[in-house]
Amino acid sequence: MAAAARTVGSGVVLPRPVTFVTGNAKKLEEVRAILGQSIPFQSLKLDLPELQGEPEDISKEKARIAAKEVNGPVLVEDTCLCFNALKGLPGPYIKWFLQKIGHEGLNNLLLACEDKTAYAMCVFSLALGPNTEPLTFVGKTLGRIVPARGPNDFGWDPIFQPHGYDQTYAEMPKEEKNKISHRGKALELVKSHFAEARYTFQTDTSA
Ligand SMILES: O=P(O)(O)OP(=O)(O)OP(=O)(O)OC[C@H]1O[C@@H](n2cnc3c(O)ncnc32)[C@H](O)[C@@H]1O
Ligand SMILES: [Mg+2]
Repeated sequence: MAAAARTVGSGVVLPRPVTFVTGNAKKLEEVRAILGQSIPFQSLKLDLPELQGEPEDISKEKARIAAKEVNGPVLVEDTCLCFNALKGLPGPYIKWFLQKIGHEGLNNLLLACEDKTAYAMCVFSLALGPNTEPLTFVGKTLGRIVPARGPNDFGWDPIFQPHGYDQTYAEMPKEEKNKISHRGKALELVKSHFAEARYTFQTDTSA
């Protein structure tokens, strides 16, 4: 099957629906809930490399790697949790910080700092095929780091309290989180892009 996107008339024809590639079941759950039927996509569970660098570059490189693996159009995302007092760190390295020092350790990083503010950021990258430059879509939600509250079923949700709310992400109903979250905001941009681009999907597999 053709792996590359083709331009036909004013539209782009994709060889198949976009594959959302992630090793994280919770991310997939949220992406499913937020996108609903708005964008046709399939998913693939794959642990892509944890890269270093600026969030947009990391996300784009993830998309390039995923598009080669899938040999077709892919959507990936990379999530950061950035502490303002630490000039944006842990940022893209939050996964390792969380794994090694946990919620309490993350709070302790800010013990000596008056400024407990932070932002959650999601950078989605869409690559229409291998060797295609990915497009990025960024969503940010501002908040602050608090001692853990609420169910501990998704990453750092219990220690992030968005501005204007008295609940942490973990304490909020899922629909509420998805409405205001970094992921929800980034996916609104992805949806608008799909609405404007009007991709169509190749149905003739012999082409
Ligand atoms: O395969 P990928 O998509 O990379 O999934 P991952 O779990 O490795 O995710 P990241 O590399 O983006 O690392 C982000 C870390 O932040 C966590 N995380 C991501 N989104 C979150 C959210 O909305 N709320 C809480 N924790 C989140 C996630 O579990 C990781 O520990
Ligand atoms: Mg990862």
